[in-house]
Amino acid sequence: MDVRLDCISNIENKELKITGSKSESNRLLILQALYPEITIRNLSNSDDSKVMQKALQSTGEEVDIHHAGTAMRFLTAYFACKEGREVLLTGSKRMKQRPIKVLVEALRQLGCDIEYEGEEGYPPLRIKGSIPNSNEVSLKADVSSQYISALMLIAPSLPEGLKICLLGKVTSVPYINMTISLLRDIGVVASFDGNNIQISHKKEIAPVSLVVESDWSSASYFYSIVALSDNRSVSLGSYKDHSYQGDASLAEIYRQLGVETIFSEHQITLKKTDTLTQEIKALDLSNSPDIAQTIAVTCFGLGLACYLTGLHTLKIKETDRLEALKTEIEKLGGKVEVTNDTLKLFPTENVLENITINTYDDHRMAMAFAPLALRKSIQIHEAEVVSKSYPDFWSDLNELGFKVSEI
Ligand SMILES: O=C(O)C1=C[C@@H](OP(=O)(O)O)[C@@H](O)[C@H](O)C1
Ligand SMILES: C=C(OP(=O)(O)O)C(=O)O
Repeated sequence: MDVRLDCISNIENKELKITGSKSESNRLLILQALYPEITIRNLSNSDDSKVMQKALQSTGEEVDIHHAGTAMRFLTAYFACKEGREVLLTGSKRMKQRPIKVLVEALRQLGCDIEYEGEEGYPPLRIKGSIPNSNEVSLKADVSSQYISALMLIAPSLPEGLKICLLGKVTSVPYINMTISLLRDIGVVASFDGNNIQISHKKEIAPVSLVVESDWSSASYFYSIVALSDNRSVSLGSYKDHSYQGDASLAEIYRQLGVETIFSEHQITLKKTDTLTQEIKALDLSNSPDIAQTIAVTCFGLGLACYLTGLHTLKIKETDRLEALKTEIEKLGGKVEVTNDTLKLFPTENVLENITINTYDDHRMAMAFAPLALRKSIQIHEAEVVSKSYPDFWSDLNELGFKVSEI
């Protein structure tokens, strides 16, 4: 499905309810499989959380997690430590290009039995579940934090817990902190002091009901919309001012882009202000990689220069997000330079009209470019990709007054 977004003069002041964080949801689903005493509220309705639920319920030999990175990584550790279970864990074409060697080698250090079914270092994986024979592991921490969270999530179910030694610079740190916080919420003793993580064994937990905060990465598209709008506000629920999600840094980042965040009991209100920076000089996004596309496109729409750093993980996500951003922004008349971990956007006065944005099977490409409809009419190719994290995205845009037409 392709959609056309017609240029609207402004958005309506509305209140939207955003689905639960997919990162928190997918962690809690693994923890719930290990500790059924957990009840989850406001679970994400994303495809990634649905495939996680389905995989955890399946009894078959082949488990297909499609595009879901967290499901691939978390389930590798989960099935590897599930005694007696044998699975072929596979995913989409892109998933078979997303590296998993660091995690597989860490699990092999623990004595797990995992083989590559295709290319060495990549899914699909043939996993024969067993109880690990060691309680210590070390792994590279600069490729993806998901490998680390995967080990942390199964750690309390191991007979002696787990000590994890992180090698090199640790990337996407807030996601590791999120895992620690959720483990503590269910009563597990867990610590993270820079390069060492220690998680104690927990046989059973007391019944606990946890509410997933709404997804901050999804909120980023509304920050962009408000930044590109003319004097409007949007309210989003349900959010807290002490979030487990690193992407809550949006509130601080978008202050420079003319958006103020007002926290009330269960929601945030994003309000347009007139404090707009001249340029984003050097913004390190190694702690919040998922909002890089949104920020780059907002700056493009505002005609600002920006220089984003810490983007080394973007090349191994749903697509090579650095190349995809460069290609699509340049189609719209912008100029972008990328390296392996940076993106430099030059200021552009004019956004070209009626351009079709390719989405490369990446939900965030579709959602990051949509707010540009506040500048010029735009088309989004394969718009259904949004369901990976935010199935209601197009109907929510419609609610705000965007004219969204299927073409
Ligand atoms: O643990 C998580 O829930 C995630 C960690 C991040 O990945 P990396 O650690 O690979 O950067 C992030 O990009 C992804 O969307 C979700
Ligand atoms: C990178 C992402 O997801 P994953 O790695 O879990 O596929 C994302 O949602 O932007």
